[in-house]
Amino acid sequence: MTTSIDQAWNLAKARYAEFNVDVESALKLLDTLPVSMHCWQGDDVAGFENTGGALTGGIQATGNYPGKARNAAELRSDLEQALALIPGPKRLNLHAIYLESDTAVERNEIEPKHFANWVEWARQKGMGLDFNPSCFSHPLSADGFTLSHANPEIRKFWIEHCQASRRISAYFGRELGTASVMNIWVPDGMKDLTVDRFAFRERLMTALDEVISEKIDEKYHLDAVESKLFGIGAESFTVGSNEFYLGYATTRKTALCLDAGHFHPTEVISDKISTAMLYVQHLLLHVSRPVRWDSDHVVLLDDETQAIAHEIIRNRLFDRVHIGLDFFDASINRIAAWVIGTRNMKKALLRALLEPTDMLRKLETDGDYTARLAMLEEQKSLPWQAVWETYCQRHNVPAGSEWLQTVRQYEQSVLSKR
Ligand SMILES: C[C@H](O)[C@H](O)[C@@H](O)C(=O)CO
Ligand SMILES: [Mn+2]
Repeated sequence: MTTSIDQAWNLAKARYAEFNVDVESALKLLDTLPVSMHCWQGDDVAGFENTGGALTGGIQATGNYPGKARNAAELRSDLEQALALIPGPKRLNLHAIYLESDTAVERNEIEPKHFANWVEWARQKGMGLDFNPSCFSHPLSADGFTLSHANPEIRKFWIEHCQASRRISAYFGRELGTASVMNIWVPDGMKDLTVDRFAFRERLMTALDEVISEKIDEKYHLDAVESKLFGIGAESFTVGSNEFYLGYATTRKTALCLDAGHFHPTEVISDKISTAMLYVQHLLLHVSRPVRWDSDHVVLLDDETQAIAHEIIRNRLFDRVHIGLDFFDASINRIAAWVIGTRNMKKALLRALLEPTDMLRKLETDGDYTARLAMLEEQKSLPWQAVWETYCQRHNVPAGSEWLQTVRQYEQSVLSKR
């Protein structure tokens, strides 16, 4: 029986063919582009160290929607709900504070065994894992500094934490057969005027050099470094600024992480991709949505998400750009937040894959900027949604907003009882 989705698909296929766009090839490519979902949306970046400490480091999850995951088993169960509602390949991005252990483990003593359950779970799901040292929400980061701390003992603690994290990341890569991207973000910064900025940056550079001194095969592990403009309580000075890390990633040949919320309000990371790719081999994206500040709102299918996707697809950066998400909204159902944000990222990638880029590029080369603008706008209303629905159907996930029913049922039967 031909369904309305099939009918729409056939019409869409023909419509896109008029622009020389092959929808089957687009879907095939989409199936090679994983989006790394961040575990920390599931519990407001609390983690499972059970110290009862607050979230620090200048980041904040606002809201108190009921039902957040309280342990790894609950988080995995919630993730399974979300994963089942998102089509195509996914990865999971873990922070070090999501370890599992019966006894307290200091951050500089974390080991692969503390993440063995995550690895087994990911293996069953056929997913890769990514990783992050957690340099926040800890007594030794309470004064706002970690790898750039003036106290050598505290600096050493965080260096050891990052070194231990790299070994865990490499373990993920070896066990799961796909390199884990390990992102280093430190909150280090000052609330007010800072006199000796050079000293902090020099210490951060030297500490990072120590962190990455052990050679690890890129088959298993990639280092990434993430810059930031400011955080709460670190408004005036951030040690790891954009320039700091662009220089670091370029000279040390690490990946560079660009977070959509880490720049001035009118600055966009989509425009930074083509620059960064000239100087670094790998880029990690933290796709996010800043509302007035680095607020980490759920990703929308908005102009910037679309522009990010266009940059990846137009420039064929498939193996060099690693797409991660970074938002944490505690004011709505957390599983729905994952589903909305991740589906939007994938919709943006699909729309970019359906773009008649060759034709647009030719118009630009010919200097016909009128036609370029006209076509860019017209193609926005081509029937991409019909292609998306078929993609969802092929992956056995809900094509449209029906997914919300599944989330609601789970909320009623599981989340509301927590
Ligand atoms: C929890 C994340 O690692 C964190 O959000 C970091 O990536 C960041 O963006 C800090 O603002
Ligand atoms: Mn980030």
